[in-house]
Amino acid sequence: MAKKEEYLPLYEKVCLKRTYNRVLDSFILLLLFLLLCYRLISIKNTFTIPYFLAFLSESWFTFTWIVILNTKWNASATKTHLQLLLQRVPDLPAVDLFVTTADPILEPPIITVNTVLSLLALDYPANKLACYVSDDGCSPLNFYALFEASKFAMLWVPFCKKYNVQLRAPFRYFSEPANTISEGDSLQFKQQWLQMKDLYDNLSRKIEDVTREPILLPHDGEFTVFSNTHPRNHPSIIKVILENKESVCDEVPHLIYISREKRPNHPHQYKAGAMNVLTRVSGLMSNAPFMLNVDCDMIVNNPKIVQHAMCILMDPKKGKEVAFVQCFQQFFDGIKDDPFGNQWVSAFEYIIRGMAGLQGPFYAGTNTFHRRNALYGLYPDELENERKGKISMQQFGSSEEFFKSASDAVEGDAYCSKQISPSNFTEEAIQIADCAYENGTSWGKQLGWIYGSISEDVPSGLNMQRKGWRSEGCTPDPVPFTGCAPGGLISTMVQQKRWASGLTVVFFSKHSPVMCSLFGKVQFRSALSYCWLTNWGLRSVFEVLYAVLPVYCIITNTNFLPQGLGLWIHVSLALIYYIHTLVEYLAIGLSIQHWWNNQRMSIIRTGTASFIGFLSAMLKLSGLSDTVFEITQKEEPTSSSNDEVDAGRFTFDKSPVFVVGTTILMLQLTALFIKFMGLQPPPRSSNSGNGSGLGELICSTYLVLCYWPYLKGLFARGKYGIPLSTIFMSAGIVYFFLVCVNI
Ligand SMILES: O=c1ccn([C@@H]2O[C@H](COP(=O)(O)OP(=O)(O)O[C@H]3O[C@H](CO)[C@@H](O)[C@H](O)[C@H]3O)[C@@H](O)[C@H]2O)c(=O)[nH]1
Ligand SMILES: [Mn+2]
Repeated sequence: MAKKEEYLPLYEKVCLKRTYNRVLDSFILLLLFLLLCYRLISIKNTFTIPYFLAFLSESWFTFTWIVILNTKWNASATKTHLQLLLQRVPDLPAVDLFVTTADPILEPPIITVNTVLSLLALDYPANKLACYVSDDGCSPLNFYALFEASKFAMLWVPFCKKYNVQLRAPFRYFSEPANTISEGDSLQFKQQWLQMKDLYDNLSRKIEDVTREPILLPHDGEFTVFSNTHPRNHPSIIKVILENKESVCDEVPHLIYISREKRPNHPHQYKAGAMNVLTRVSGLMSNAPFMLNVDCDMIVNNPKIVQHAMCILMDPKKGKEVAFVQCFQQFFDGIKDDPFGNQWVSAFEYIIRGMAGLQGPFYAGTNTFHRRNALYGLYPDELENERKGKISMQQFGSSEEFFKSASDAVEGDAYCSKQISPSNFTEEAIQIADCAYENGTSWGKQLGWIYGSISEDVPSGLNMQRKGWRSEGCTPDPVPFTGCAPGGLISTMVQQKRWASGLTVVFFSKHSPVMCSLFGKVQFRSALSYCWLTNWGLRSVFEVLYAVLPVYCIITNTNFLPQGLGLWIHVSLALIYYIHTLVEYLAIGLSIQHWWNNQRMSIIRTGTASFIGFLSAMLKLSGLSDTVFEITQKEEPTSSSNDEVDAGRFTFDKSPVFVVGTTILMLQLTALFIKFMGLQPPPRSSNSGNGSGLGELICSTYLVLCYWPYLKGLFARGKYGIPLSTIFMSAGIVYFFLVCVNI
């Protein structure tokens, strides 16, 4: 009996069976094949360039559909057994917590502070946690905010634990009506609640004051190091703000502020660079075998999340193959019905859950628990044996102290919770946070976070899976983390452009899923599922092509869609696809409006942000220019953008992404105008049939429908209007197109 109990798993994976969807999925695939066959058969009689380009795009769409089916059909969920963890692992392992922030304007310090407070208050022994905040902005504002927050934490953490508070980020806790005091509460609770509220208001007021008037910041004591610093030119600054000296489990964890050295001529590798510094400094100071990494706006929503993740990572059997545990990105401030398509609810439900059923979800950059040894380049089978002598100083850099900690970690010694004092290592930590430290080492190449793409997360995850590691999704209830979704269209486009550009670079790099599958241990189906992600930019080329084809055909009175009976394949394909996706949305509780918004945004996003991202990736790959990590703006928690009537309305600026969208719209309008005014030339008496037909007309009209918010933007003024310069530029491109077509 006792023996049997030994093998009780700490977590299970449940397959989600969705038979109904599979039938429609396959039917769509069948129609796509039918379409391609039809094209192949009829291409002899009707070969034209548009026909061929359409065939090319449709082949791509078919491939994408195969990628999606391959992924979706393996949807799974993980179920963790918390009670078993506590029975089985009495001495829970230590976990280092990483937070990254980079710009105190785009990422208001009060948000970072709330994220940090929610981490410090995690339901986990405090002496096993150490929280490291990386500030790439080198901002005394952030340091001040954290310094003040640490005082508040001394009372907030015990309060949360005593009353078992679920939302441990104070701004979320105090803004929920359910968390106000009521008649039935004990006197003591009421008093403490009021005290906490008062202290938090005080804290946020202080932070607000210095944000408004930085001159109010102290300049002496701990703050002197910030004098004469520039965000892009300063030495390393490392400050231990809180230290749990006695290593008491109900106290508050260590809190350490890090701003790595930056020099103008030294590439700092954006977030990937920051993560590698965090890995080294934490290795030196606390050397936990696992680390949790969150963006500055991803607050903890489920205080037991570390325990849930440990169920997976500490599982005696399957856990040993898991390099990282990924929690989905969900948002606390999402606008109703997702007007900008940046909440990804359906993608998580179908695609990422599907990846979880294969070799595991991709590393999404935030809400992830990592195994330190996997980041240090170990293979899963080296975890148990043969790990001595696996690492060399040449790879890890010249710090002996750090190398010793890495050797300890690799040999599994980091597991014992030794009494640690981070402040003993500050001097050494400053050295290993210098920008020259990585010269000649393997950091960013084989070790840690991988450099070279502004979507550093995907190649870093693939670099581990390439060695045979798995990853797991973790989906407990309540949701583990919630963050800020980009507030409007402009920040969504910035984010999307970055992803498309970064992912395209990954696709063509040696960390592409194809390479990792051919030369590594990424399983074939898993590599195929990664294509959904890494082809994000490439996909836009075919979609833009498909958006321009109807215009070209209407203007020249030719066609790229079959006429007569052949068109029915396209029509039924479109109809069934839309009904099918609608049913999928309804099945997970989303509204029709949400579905339409996402369909529309997927057309707009791919045709604009992804396309520009793809172009910038091409420039980078050809060595003509480099790509820059543009940070997504995070809204202040106090601004209730969600309640605004116009929260979902499209706003525009002079960015090139809006030129592409406006051009696509104006092209459709021109085509429709030519069609309805009867300005088309007579159909050429070649083999291209009878000129443009119903198919082209439907396509153009549908695109105008998708770009409707842009159409409104053409006539609006201010932030809701498309800038005149953008309109002129688009008009110029349209004119150029017309001239070219008519030659
Ligand atoms: O030079 C930099 C640039 C960014 N960051 C941090 O990186 C995080 C992500 O930046 P954000 O602008 O919020 O990007 P998002 O598009 O919202 O983030 C997603 O996409 C990124 C990759 O493109 C991933 O790194 C993120 O984890 C993932 O949440 C933030 O905490 C930033 O502070 C740095 O630390 N240093
Ligand atoms: Mn973000």
